Amino acid sequence: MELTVTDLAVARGGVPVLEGVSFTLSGGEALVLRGPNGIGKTTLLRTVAGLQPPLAGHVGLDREAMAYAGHADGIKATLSVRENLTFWADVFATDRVGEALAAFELEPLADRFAGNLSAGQKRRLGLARMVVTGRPVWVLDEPTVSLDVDAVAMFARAVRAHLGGGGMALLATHIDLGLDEARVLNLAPFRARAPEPDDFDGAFL
Ligand SMILES: Nc1ncnc2c1ncn2[C@@H]1O[C@H](COP(=O)(O)OP(=O)(O)OP(=O)(O)O)[C@@H](O)[C@H]1O
Repeated sequence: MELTVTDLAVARGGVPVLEGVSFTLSGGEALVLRGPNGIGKTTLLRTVAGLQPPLAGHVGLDREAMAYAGHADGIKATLSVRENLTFWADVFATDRVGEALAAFELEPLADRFAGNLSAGQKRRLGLARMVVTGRPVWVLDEPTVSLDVDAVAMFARAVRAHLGGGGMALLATHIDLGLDEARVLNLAPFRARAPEPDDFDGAFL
């Protein structure tokens, strides 16, 4: 399996932010998107994950192959940690709850209400959902926010295990994850140019 992104242009709030983005990701590979705040990393990830349409270009893999984790953890506060993961296992028809609990060291917290977890623990639960989905492409937006050093290492191990099983990971992060094998794509050259006004003089009248 391969994720091929071709000449993608993406917009936020109707405004083009990136254009001409192309890359290929094969099984076992990770790609880290880099660029300053506001360049369009989130917009690009959402488009690749199929959550919004591209302005132009093509994402050559069905959205059913993608598991997306954005800024919100997507956690149900009144369910326990285990119940949250079981809910997602039912949605994705997998049996990976035990594996997900282990990967993010959530067993001691399994019976706690998710709403009572700390911010970093909630983030671990949100990321554990990726394991539960069983989907090959993990699309991760700033996955390490709120994580301490040990949890960042835990996350890197989970990504590596996913890659080891033939999965792929596309992530935006400002920190060094210690994933030395990951390729890096700097988005600065793909910043969308402001459109030329049709009537330059008229714009000042
Ligand atoms: N609802 C909106 N309407 C118009 N513009 C928006 C909207 N939401 C975001 N933007 C703008 O779109 C651009 C791209 O935002 P995006 O969140 O994709 O950037 P980012 O690279 O992920 O940023 P960060 O590193 O801060 O998370 C930014 O300039 C942002 O201000």
